[in-house]
Amino acid sequence: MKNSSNALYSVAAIRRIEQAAIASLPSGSLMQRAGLAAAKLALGLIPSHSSGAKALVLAGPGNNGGDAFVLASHLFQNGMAVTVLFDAYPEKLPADARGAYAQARQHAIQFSPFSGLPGILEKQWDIVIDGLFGIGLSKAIATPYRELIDAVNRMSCPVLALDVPSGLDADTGTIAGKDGIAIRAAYTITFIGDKPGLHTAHGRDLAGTVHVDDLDIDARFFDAPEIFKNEPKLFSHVLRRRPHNSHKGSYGNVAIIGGAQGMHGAAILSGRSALHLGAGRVFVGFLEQAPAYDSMQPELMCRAAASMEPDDATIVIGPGLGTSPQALEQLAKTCSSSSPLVMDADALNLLATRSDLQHVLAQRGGHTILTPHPLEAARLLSTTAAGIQADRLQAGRELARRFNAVIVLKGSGTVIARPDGKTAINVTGNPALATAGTGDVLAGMCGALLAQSCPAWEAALAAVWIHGLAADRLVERGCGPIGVAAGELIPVAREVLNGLINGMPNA
Ligand SMILES: NC(=O)C1=CN([C@@H]2O[C@H](COP(=O)(O)OP(=O)(O)OC[C@H]3O[C@@H](n4cnc5c(N)ncnc54)[C@H](OP(=O)(O)O)[C@@H]3O)[C@@H](O)[C@H]2O)[C@@H](O)CC1
Ligand SMILES: [K+]
Repeated sequence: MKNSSNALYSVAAIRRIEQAAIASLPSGSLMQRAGLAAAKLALGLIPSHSSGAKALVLAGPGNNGGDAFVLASHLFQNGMAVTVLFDAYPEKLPADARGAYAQARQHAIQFSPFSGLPGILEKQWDIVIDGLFGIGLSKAIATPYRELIDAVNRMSCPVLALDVPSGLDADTGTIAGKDGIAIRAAYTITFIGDKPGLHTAHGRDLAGTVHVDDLDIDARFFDAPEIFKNEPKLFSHVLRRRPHNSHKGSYGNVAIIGGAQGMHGAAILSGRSALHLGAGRVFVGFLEQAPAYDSMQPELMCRAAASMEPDDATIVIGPGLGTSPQALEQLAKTCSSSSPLVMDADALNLLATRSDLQHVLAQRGGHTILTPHPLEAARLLSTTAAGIQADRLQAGRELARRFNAVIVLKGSGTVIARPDGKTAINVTGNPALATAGTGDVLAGMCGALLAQSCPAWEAALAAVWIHGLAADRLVERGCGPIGVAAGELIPVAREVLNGLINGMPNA
């Protein structure tokens, strides 16, 4: 299973693989491999290493510290001046780490307790290696590690984290414990398999660029993964080149339902997004005072929501919907339709208040995608946004199971979950998306792909990935992350989708 390069493993799964592999290998082998792989990466990050570059290595009291000792020996043997900050009892180290410590002690590596930190901070370092805590982190980081991490996070040189940035929960991407702290790394080399917490919640900000080294563990020890990084290989099989002999009816109808007074823009954005992601026809249903047409996008057919027939189209309900009695009426009609459905924004807020509609939704046969942000998810699960963020994967899975739908839990490292527990974390996108309207654009994209016959899981994966990559392209072009308007994503998303399809081999 390790060939699934986009697989992500929970800490429990990594422990199972580690234990099985350790039993089949001479003692200390995995730690030696981890330390060597990390040293190679570190040496590559410092072009000047041959001329006496300086490395500061932080070593903790467990096997993460063991990796750090092995790495320290290799960096020293490659001509670097190495200082190890270590403030635990060597005799209390686990066996492999104790062996690695003894090995490092045989070299002219300087060892310092944490009391030496003030002098250390005065020096210039080419790289800092974080080997304090890995997947054995069990509580919030406190004194004296807290002060050390705080000081390291203020340093300007790059930090390479071993396995996980210390303080980060590898399963959830949260900072462990109340008032905890974590290393902010520029790079992380993670061992055995990639981990979800490096890619969601605080993970993307704290882990930096993630390198995965499987430590050459035999594939038979790897479980079948249930969590994946979202990549085109998860969804590209449902994207199709368009045959010449096709027409607008071949690509489906999308009906956006929203646009209460003062919020017409949200529905328009969703409609434009659905149009440019390839829906054959797009209707925009307004709760109040439907405009005659969208002068900037006259291809959209603007209607009164009450006059629309939900069974003729893929429905996107929620953008600018509000929570009025008319909005609720539309939601009820939609839940009992059999159309493919995307539910966003106020549709989710209303749904949270109506257990009868929740039941209907869970029973419906059509493809359903719900796209909550953390607060909407919290309302649906009767908790708080902080409660959702504490374990985004778990929250996504719980929603998927409860509503029998594909869930897109938005935020840094958007989680896409389906009722059988299969989960993906999106790795495209950036803070340019933290602006009003980007959710409306995403909902429209999901609708367009559903209308073009993509199943809900693949439609959600593709929409989220394309949406994020459009934001990344805007940043590459110098148009963001500050000040990107949601509507700017739409033409770039169209470019990304066409690029994906044009790049596919001919069938
Ligand atoms: N086994 C192997 O062969 C391989 C292991 N590998 C490496 O080992 C890492 C896992 O090692 P690990 O299990 O020893 O856990 P690790 O992350 O070092 O921390 C445990 C120590 O920290 C302590 N501690 C925890 N939290 C704390 C806190 N907040 N504040 C203070 N102390 C805290 C904890 O104390 P305790 O909770 O027991 O009281 C214990 O002493 C893994 O991430 C990878 O890098 C790779 O080399 C592959 C081969
Ligand atoms: K670490």
